Amino acid sequence: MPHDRIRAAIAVKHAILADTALLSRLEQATAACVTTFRAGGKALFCGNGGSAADAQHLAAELSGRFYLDRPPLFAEAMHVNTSFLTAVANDYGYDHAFSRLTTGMARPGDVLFLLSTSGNSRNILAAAVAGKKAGCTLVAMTGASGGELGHLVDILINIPSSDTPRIQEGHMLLGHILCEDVEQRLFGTP
Ligand SMILES: O=C(CO)[C@@H](O)[C@H](O)[C@H](O)[C@H](O)COP(=O)(O)O
Ligand SMILES: [Zn+2]
Repeated sequence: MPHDRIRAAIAVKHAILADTALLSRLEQATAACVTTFRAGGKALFCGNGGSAADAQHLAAELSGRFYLDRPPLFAEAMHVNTSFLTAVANDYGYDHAFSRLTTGMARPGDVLFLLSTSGNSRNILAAAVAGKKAGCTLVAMTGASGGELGHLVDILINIPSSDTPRIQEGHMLLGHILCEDVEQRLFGTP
């Protein structure tokens, strides 16, 4: 029966709601995106597996639309070019897949979102290092511990759980809130 998983998911959402420090860091990430887009910058997203899907989903909320009929924003998920991904993984190793594209694409002031439930995936850690070198604001979306990634980033959105699917669900909840708030601040009626 699914009840235990549903109760666990609800418990994580309650813990997020009670975590005012976490919600204030989410607010900081939203503000960073608004500043970046106003300055003509972009938001880049990377993650592996389910987090790649989440990265792509959130980038599309910004580049396409969320609620409002408004101009597009420059946002992209970094795994979507499979020719790039397979060539770099084959020639240099998968650990380099996101860092190489970060070095190629990221400019000072861009926001780099790093999605990793463990916070320890090596290609995500390498992307963080490359993003810092490029002058990006680094936002990590992780599980409770933050992993190694938690020590490398400017803003840590760590979902209060150690269970991968529940963490990913938390990332999508807070990611959707961020996209809605960014859109409202940039294009909503004052
Ligand atoms: O979606 C899931 C599990 O819910 C998996 O595809 C999961 O994302 C993959 O195992 C990832 O490789 C895990 O990496 P990370 O979240 O620890 O960085
Ligand atoms: Zn998943």
